[in-house]
Amino acid sequence: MDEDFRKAALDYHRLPRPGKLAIEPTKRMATQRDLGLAYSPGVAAACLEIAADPKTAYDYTTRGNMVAVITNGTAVLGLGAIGALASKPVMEGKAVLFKKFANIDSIDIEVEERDPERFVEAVAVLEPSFGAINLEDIKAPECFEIERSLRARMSIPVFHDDQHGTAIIVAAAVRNGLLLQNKPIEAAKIVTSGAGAAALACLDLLVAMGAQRENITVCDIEGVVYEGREVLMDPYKSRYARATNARTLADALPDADVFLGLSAPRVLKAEWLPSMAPSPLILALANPEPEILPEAVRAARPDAIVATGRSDYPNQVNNVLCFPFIFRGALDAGATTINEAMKVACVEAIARLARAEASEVVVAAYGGQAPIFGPDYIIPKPFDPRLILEIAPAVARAAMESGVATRPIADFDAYREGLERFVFRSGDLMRPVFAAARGAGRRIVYAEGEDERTLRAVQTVLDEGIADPVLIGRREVIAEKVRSMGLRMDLDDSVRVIDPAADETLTPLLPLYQGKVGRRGIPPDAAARALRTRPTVAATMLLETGQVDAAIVGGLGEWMTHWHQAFDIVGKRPDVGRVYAMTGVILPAGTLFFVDTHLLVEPDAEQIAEMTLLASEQVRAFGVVPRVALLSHSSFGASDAPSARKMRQALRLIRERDPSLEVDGEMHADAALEPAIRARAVADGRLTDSANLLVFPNLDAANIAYNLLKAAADGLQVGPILLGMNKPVHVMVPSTTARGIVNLSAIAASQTA
Ligand SMILES: NC(=O)C1=CN([C@@H]2O[C@H](COP(=O)(O)OP(=O)(O)OC[C@H]3O[C@@H](n4cnc5c(N)ncnc54)[C@H](OP(=O)(O)O)[C@@H]3O)[C@@H](O)[C@H]2O)C=CC1
Ligand SMILES: CC(=O)C(=O)O
Ligand SMILES: [Mg+2]
Repeated sequence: MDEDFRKAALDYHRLPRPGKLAIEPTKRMATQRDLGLAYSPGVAAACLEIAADPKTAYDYTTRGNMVAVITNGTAVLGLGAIGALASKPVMEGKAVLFKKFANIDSIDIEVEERDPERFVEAVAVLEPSFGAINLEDIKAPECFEIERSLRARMSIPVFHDDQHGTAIIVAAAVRNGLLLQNKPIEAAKIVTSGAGAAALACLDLLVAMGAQRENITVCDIEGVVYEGREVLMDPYKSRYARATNARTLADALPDADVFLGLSAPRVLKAEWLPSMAPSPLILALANPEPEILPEAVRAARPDAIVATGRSDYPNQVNNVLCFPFIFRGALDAGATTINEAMKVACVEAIARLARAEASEVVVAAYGGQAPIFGPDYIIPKPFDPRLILEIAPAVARAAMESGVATRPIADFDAYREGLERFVFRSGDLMRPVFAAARGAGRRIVYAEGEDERTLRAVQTVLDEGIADPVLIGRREVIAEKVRSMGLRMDLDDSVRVIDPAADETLTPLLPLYQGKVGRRGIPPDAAARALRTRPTVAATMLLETGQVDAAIVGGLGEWMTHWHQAFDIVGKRPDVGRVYAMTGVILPAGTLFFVDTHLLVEPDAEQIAEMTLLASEQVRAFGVVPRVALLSHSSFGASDAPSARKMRQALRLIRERDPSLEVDGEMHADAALEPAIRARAVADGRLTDSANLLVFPNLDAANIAYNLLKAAADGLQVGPILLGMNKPVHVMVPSTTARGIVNLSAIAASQTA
């Protein structure tokens, strides 16, 4: 980990408030009556129901969706026994992953107790609070007995993630890796580094899949685990002790098809790799530093498939691909345990996903590039939206078929739809856009380079590799702010600064700019002044002349003024009639897009159709399937007012031009968002769910609606995103935050990709 990344990680954990988790109420608590319902006396009603029938705890409390992440801090990642307190960031992190990837509420519990029996006592008594227990980072061999005792005592799932989560994802990776290398698992020679919780559980599952014990050699800190060894042995390791003369990892590696590292950093040396079998599979999974780095493997063995546990290399084999989703399925089916059938279902689902053809939405989630099954893609990435959609139902079904489900799922189509709603509504809207922007090396100019929001955003843009930033502003002012704000950007290296008053880069741009605005009432001397004093003009001219790939302008002063300055320079796309603005609002229940929020006061039907098609294109770029509602005061032909007729005419045009687009109208806003209300208004509605792209009859309606919703419902604004500009330039509104600027940067960078 380099120093910059280490500092960024510490800031991430510390700011703006310490830690990564908070607890939020799910019920209103605004009035005296609410207080009475939630607390005394109302709460007693719920208590008495549960006392009479314990199963109703799933109806009246959070228990059914609540998982405890519990550790004693004895094997924290590959950092060793750093203790319960020091493990807390990892456990909070696991809880966040439960929430973000599977909408499971989770709390971390660090228990300062290394004695296995006392630890078991401490955990077992927590059963009433939780729907399931995720044991984490507890070292071998104690972890085996701890898990066994807890599973015997508790009637909710108890799952040691480092054993089974890891085993499941390793099994999927080995299955796909060997398939690519054309080797049957029965013949594969497997060598491990590590004989702990993760390694032994992986081997057990690989053996269940067909691997032969006589083909497996296990190594630990002492070297090969051989028959008769007495040092550092335990009954769990002994199961894999072999009659062999090999004593070190280097001795064990010749002719190995698979290296499975679940041990410690840098223990696999590149010079040993030539002895391995042709096309080896190298899983170097120690965290945070693997047993060997992929670049070293590639240099020594170009025919190898390599995976690590990290997110910064291809093939991240990490239990995050498993635990959120296997628990989702287990909780939803009310499973009393997570059994072998559920684990196998999980392996199959993960392995299948990497081999399946990617849909348009998945391609967007992978940054616009279809993931293709091959050496650099043997398993899906953690952000793949299909993980929850495939794994959770497969696990729930396996729980039902193996007889451990207490709340069987009656309608799997409805269940899947619910999961889809979670993925596509709460799934971080910007994720695919970031993926498309990342690493593409686009240059983005920021007109307001001295603005603190811009500087904060640019730091993130650099950290995330979204773009190479160019800042318009005075170098000494920017340098001082970078210093006083504690930012880490290097103005001599990673960021280019252009001082508009002095930088010679702008001089040759003047004649072109004068030519563009000379007949729009701006005389030559005013144009010369504007280029040097109006950062939006300077930034957009850099874009127009190809010195940067995108521009972010505005944010201070009138939005319209900045827009005009930018539009006068780059103009509109030749294939569109107008430029429009779409604004997204991220709300707790999902994201809504509004168009046209900023530009066209009274669009006609033709323009409504054009803005709808352009906006749908942009919504797809977010990895979201657009469902468009044309909004009106009129409901499906009820009014003959000109604005209602206009929306009906627009609907006809849109359907002619893109018959595949889900679009309907004209309709009321509540019908757009509520399928039940829509069903009462029209029998043959065409939208399959709530609309997510709302098209308004005029600017007032669109602008008022998005601002109102943003303010009243605490929405997070994305945009305005300009649609139809000839080059990627975006104009910030004054309320744009640093995060908003980062988002616009990713949108602009991905539009140039
Ligand atoms: N990518 C992923 O999803 C996951 C990765 N891991 C990683 O696997 C590693 C082990 O975790 P876990 O099994 O939970 O921990 P354990 O403490 O249970 O096991 C650690 C094992 O590694 C062995 N080991 C330690 N140092 C060395 C060394 N220098 N050379 C060879 N073997 C060594 C230990 O040997 P001994 O038995 O002699 O003490 C032990 O067998 C960690 O780095 C962890 O981050 C774990 C889970 C998931
Ligand atoms: C990923 C994980 O659980 C570990 O490294 O311990
Ligand atoms: Mg772990």
